[in-house]
Amino acid sequence: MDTQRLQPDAPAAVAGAAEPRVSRPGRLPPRDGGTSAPVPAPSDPSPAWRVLLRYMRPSWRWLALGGLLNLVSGAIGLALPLAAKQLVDDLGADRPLTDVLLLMGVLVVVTAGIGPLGEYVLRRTGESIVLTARRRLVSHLLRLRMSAVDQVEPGDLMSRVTSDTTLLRQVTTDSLVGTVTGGLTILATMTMMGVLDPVLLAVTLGVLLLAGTVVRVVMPRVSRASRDIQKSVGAMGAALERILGALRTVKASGAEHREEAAIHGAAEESWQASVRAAKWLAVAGHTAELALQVAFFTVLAAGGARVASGLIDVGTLIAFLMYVFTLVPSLQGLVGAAGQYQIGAAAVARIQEAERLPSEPQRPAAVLPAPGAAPAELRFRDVRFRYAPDLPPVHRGVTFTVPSRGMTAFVGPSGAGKTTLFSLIERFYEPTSGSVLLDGRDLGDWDLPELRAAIGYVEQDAPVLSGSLRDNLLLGAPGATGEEIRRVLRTARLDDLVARLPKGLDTLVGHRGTKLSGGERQRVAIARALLRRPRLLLLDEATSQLDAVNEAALRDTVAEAARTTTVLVVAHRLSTVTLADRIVVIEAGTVRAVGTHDELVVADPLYAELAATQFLTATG
Ligand SMILES: Nc1ncnc2c1ncn2[C@@H]1O[C@H](COP(=O)(O)OP(=O)(O)OP(=O)(O)O)[C@@H](O)[C@H]1O
Repeated sequence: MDTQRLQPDAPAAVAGAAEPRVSRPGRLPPRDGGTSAPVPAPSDPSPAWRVLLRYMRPSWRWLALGGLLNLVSGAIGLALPLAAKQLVDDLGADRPLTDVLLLMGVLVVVTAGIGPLGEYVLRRTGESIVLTARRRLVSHLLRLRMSAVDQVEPGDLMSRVTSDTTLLRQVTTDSLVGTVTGGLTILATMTMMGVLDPVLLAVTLGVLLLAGTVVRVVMPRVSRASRDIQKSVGAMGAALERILGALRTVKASGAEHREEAAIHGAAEESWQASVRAAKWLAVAGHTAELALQVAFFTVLAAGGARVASGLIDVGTLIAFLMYVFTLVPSLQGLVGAAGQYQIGAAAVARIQEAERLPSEPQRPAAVLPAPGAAPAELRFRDVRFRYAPDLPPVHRGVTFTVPSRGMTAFVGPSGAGKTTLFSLIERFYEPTSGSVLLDGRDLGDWDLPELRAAIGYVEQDAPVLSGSLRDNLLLGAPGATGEEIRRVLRTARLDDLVARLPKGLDTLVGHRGTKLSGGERQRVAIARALLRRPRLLLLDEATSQLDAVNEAALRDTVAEAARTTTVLVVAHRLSTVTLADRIVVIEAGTVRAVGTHDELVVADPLYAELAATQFLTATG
């Protein structure tokens, strides 16, 4: 599966440094492997350096300090050859050496102190930049609109938060700072070399230009290989996430071998690309080394000739050779920095892409309704909705009213749009037209946290998060008291389970609650929703996995809750809805009929048929 389709205008990434990991802009892959609409490419992405500067802003003092220390260390590096020249000159002239030796000693000691300090400061700053980027991205991802979540692979988003942000460290510290300080060092070194002997400078530059040509040919190949690595690593991550998320099904389907082959394939692609990158990186690294040696010997030969003919003295030649050893690594560093910048720019583009996914506004959390808050009243007015412009409509003009208090059940064939009604009430999606009103106020006019604080929602598959039972219960009501927790545990028939467990509420439930039974998961989800004291309680197939005893008990609980709050239930098992105050029959995105069970059994053939297949008859 190609999880990383490149945009046509994606910048070519150049990997120049030791770590050939290239991340690049690509459309966030659709979840279903290709049929969903791709996330629109950013129309006006900021240049990477501008985004990087934004990330750097909070740490600019540290960055400046690190850069300064680097510069000082570079300047000392430049002074050393001059001191060496002085030493040679003094030796020749039979002058005392104490001063120059002392100066050299001080310079060496200061460099030894400043070098590591500068590096530490820059690395620390780099880590702070990664932290800033991660915090921003995580805050954004947690608030993504569900329509955006539908379009992306969670594995891909995870790699943007973890691996792409990591690349920012190198790009800011090594690349941007390295370019500035390295550029200045090179300029100063060349100036000193030019001052010492312009002819030898010309010889050195001639050799380096030749080496530069080789590097220019090699770099794009490294870049291509690095892109392939990132792509295959991405594919591997997506495949792994797919399998680990449904390992029981994979095992039960006997699909381990097939799935294993897919991941092995991606791993092998990554290996092949890494080997290619290693080959070209080796060539590039050795070209630089060769350039240094050739430059050294050429300068030595040409310089020796110039010394012999009396054009320069030996001290100048030694100083010049020392500058050659400073210049070549600085140039190498600059090439590496350019490569790093390309890698980082691609990572920034991927991060920006994720940051541009539509999100809900960041608002402060709302307080939960006070005990005894009035139950909500709900109205759907000619609501039409489709998940995406290219998908068929789910709702084709849904109108109904739910008075405050009491239980309303939604029934209808699978796929009729019942769950989607709840998604609209939670404002996970916005209606395409028409309006949903809570307490007479359009949902769009509600403050989103306030709206959600008023609602308790038990999803269809009753998700339980890893962590403890207590974590799960307090997810929606962090301030709940011990007494409140005990009460909902009793109500949701969980008190026996908690009493049986050695660690009680602190028992860990495993990834997605796999250590609980399906029915227990549902009861945890119900308890969690009840703990919020909702003014509107949405239960989507919330009792489908319960045994008859627990179901009957929870039916009583729901009926009890309906006396003080507005309860909406979706259920296939009609036994859970026969007691509803009203039943809304949904078919193909429209309301077909509304009434009590007894009324509908007589008046609505579809309901009568549903009831008949569940062996239900009129209760009256
Ligand atoms: N996130 C989504 N993106 C695109 N289409 C979706 C999405 N969720 C649901 N659908 C489609 O919308 C339609 C209504 O789905 P919905 O889950 O609301 O039906 P339902 O009546 O609750 O069904 P069931 O009783 O089987 O749970 C279905 O055709 C479904 O395939």
